[in-house]
Amino acid sequence: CSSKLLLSQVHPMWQEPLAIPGGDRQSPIDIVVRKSVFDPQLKPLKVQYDPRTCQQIWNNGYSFLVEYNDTTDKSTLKGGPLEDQFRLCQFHFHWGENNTWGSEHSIDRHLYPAELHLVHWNSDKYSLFEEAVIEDNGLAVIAVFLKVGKRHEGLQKLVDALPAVRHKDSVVEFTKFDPACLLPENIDDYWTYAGSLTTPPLTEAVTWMVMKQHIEVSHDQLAVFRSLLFTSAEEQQQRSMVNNFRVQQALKGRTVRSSFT
Ligand SMILES: NS(=O)(=O)c1ccco1
Ligand SMILES: [Zn+2]
Repeated sequence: CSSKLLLSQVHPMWQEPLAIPGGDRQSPIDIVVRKSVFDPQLKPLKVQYDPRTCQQIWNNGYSFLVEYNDTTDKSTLKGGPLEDQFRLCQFHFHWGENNTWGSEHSIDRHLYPAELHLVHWNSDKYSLFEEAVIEDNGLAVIAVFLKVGKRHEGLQKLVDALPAVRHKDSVVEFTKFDPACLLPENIDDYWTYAGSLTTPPLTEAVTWMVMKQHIEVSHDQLAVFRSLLFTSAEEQQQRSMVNNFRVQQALKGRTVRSSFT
């Protein structure tokens, strides 16, 4: 997908850009469970991913993106809070330097060591990711928390490819990967709220769906994430790619809905 155009225009997110004009739906946030509102009208999520649309892994200088061919409706998301059909563009992770923190969202202030984001754009209304990224119902991101525990067999194929994209701007071909293997068994229980991208341009275009159930990965698998670098091969100073999460943002009166009681 063409998220590269978007991401290559941005500054490292830790230098938070100047105030976002009228930013009243920014992400990430802390989800206060007792303040979330059960919405019985929320439907189950319908995920249909085709592993054949998987194309490459790209180190964009602050995460690694697994990019999918989004020129047809082969890998799609609908249902849940979504009115339209959304196309999978890429997935990536955010993680910490240790297992104490790393996720962007938190549940009652509980942080996880990492968080997976599956990024989709509204293909009923727009024809390109870049168009959808500036519209208020343009994007849908599924967030899944990672916990350190048993090895994730499906993730290992991805982990084994990471040394090939150690440096910023490196790309490696990566095919036939089914991102559904990274979803928890239960995707019917989630929180959803109106938010933004957590990396610049921070556009307020995202319907977030944060899964209640986490997945488990091993300590060694997470250590390979931390072996990646923010810096390109040319740069003198190598910096480990860790703590690539944004600071949490004010809720500004938003309601977080839950699909479960
Ligand atoms: N981290 S995220 O999923 O909000 C994202 C996708 C593209 C840019 O930022
Ligand atoms: Zn993300």
